[in-house]
Amino acid sequence: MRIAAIQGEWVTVHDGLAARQARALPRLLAELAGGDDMLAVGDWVAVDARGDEMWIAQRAEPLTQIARRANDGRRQVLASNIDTALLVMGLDLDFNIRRLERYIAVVRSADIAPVVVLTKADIAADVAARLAEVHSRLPPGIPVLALNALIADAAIALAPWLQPGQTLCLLGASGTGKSTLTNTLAGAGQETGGVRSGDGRGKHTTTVRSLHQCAGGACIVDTPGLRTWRPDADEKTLSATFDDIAALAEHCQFRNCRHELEPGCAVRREIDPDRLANYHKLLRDARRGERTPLEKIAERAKWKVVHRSVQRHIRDKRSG
Ligand SMILES: Nc1nc2c(ncn2[C@@H]2O[C@H](COP(=O)(O)OP(=O)(O)OP(=O)(O)O)[C@@H](O)[C@H]2O)c(=O)[nH]1
Ligand SMILES: [Zn+2]
Repeated sequence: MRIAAIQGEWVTVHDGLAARQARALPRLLAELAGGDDMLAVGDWVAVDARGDEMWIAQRAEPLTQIARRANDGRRQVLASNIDTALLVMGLDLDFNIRRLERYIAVVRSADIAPVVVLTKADIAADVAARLAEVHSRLPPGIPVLALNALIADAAIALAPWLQPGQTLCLLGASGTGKSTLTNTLAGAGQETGGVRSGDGRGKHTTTVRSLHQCAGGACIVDTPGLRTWRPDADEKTLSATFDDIAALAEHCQFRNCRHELEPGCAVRREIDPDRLANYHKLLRDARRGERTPLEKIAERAKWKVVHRSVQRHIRDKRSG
């Protein structure tokens, strides 16, 4: 079954025909937590029926995961098994190309294909100019579409990414049109009233669903609005997603050029300064997040030992 929603300990699992409420076996949860991992919407799981209770016993290793580092350093998985991320940005006040670049880097470092979707094309005055701006700033090869999320034509424009078996997620700031687009793509009728399902105690409950099925066989995952998003990727992976910068770096005078103040820097000469500043900011964020909770615990333990040995040393000195 596939995980369609998670609310506290209750997991909505779907077998393609119907949704059921299940819980995960504590053993599985502990095993995942031990690997800094967790269940997420989009995961494929094996579910055991025990009487009228459903228990998630196993999870198939996800092909991709969208994850972030929470402020306490914990890794938080937002969605699993995503093929394409639609990066949704409104052609109105929300238009922010730096945010778009950061989303692209994060998505690509998770091996997910980004597609830029500029909504509100019907009410924006300067669509062609905005498209040109995005194209000139981003490396070639990333699809960029401008559309009206309210009408069915949006599904036609996005058809190449909506093939059967494909899973998409929508990322973007609040108010950009993610829900509108989800409704247009997944069909409004389907979502009314939510999912009725047994919750294992004989009652019927209505649950919120995060995984939506499109008529053509694709699935769309709602991801919560992400304002601040510390990427869960190391510096090397992230910097590789700026492939235009990586290619130019070959021509820098110094092999280990950081493209900051070095003379003979090919990157500073060619790349939009704002794009370069954004690149540096992303790498700084990644560096900050690189220590895992286990490393932090190990570090604390190390300092405890150091502290004790210093105290012992002081004591020995005094008594000696
Ligand atoms: N004219 C026009 N309006 C749009 C378009 N896309 C979204 N809207 C409107 O913009 C508003 C915000 O859209 P939502 O779909 O709720 O935005 P969201 O990204 O889901 O926002 P959150 O749920 O807060 O994350 C709604 O009033 C939509 O009707 C579009 O392409 N054209
Ligand atoms: Zn350089």
